[in-house]
Amino acid sequence: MSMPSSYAEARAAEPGARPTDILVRLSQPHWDAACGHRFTRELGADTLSAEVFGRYAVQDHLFVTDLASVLGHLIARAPGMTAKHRFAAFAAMLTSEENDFFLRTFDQLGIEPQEAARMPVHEVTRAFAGLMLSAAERSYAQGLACLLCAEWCYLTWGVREAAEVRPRRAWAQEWIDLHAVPAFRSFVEGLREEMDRTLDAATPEEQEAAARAFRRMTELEVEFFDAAYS
Ligand SMILES: Cc1ncc(CO)c(N)n1
Repeated sequence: MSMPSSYAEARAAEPGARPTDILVRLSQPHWDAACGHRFTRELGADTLSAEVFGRYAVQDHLFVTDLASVLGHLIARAPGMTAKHRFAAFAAMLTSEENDFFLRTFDQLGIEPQEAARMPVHEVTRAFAGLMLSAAERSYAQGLACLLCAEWCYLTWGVREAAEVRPRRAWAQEWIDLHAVPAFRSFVEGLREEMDRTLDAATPEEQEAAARAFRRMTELEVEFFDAAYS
């Protein structure tokens, strides 16, 4: 079968698949390139350069700050309490536990917080913010597609690397664990169920727009990892 080019075409070719599986299908080969990026494998094998992780962490702290804003939009747009609570609980975790991880890691890597704050925002980080925030401003389905892509991708490599020998360096261990713990798995499964329902109820135009946002996110995930090496 040739690569389907639209959500409608891919859905018709595989009527039994979950709508969210269709989003992944339409995002290849970028999805596999993101989830299997050398950054994730080196992190798990404990061979990642601390310098690379430091550059990544400074930009990712900015990414996560923007992601917290995206969650604000999604909380406002979510149709009911179950979904609002899912986003609110995740936003609480990002702005506390996960934020503490970044501050601890900057300290371990000898990066001064003021130094991190002065680092220029990388163009990929800026592209992520532009995509996610404008998607969430346009519609619930498009904003949710961006969040799902980011979190599902990190869950995929996190679970894979967590099944291997634990790295010795604290930041490597903790960054994997954050993306493999049971609470994160059920969060992502909840997002998938919400996205499946949302896609099924959406207009064809909205389905295509959500699929494009998801695919663009996978490209940026690859570029974001790449950027840490240069
Ligand atoms: C770039 C990027 N994508 C996804 C996640 C998961 O939240 C992250 N921390 N950073």
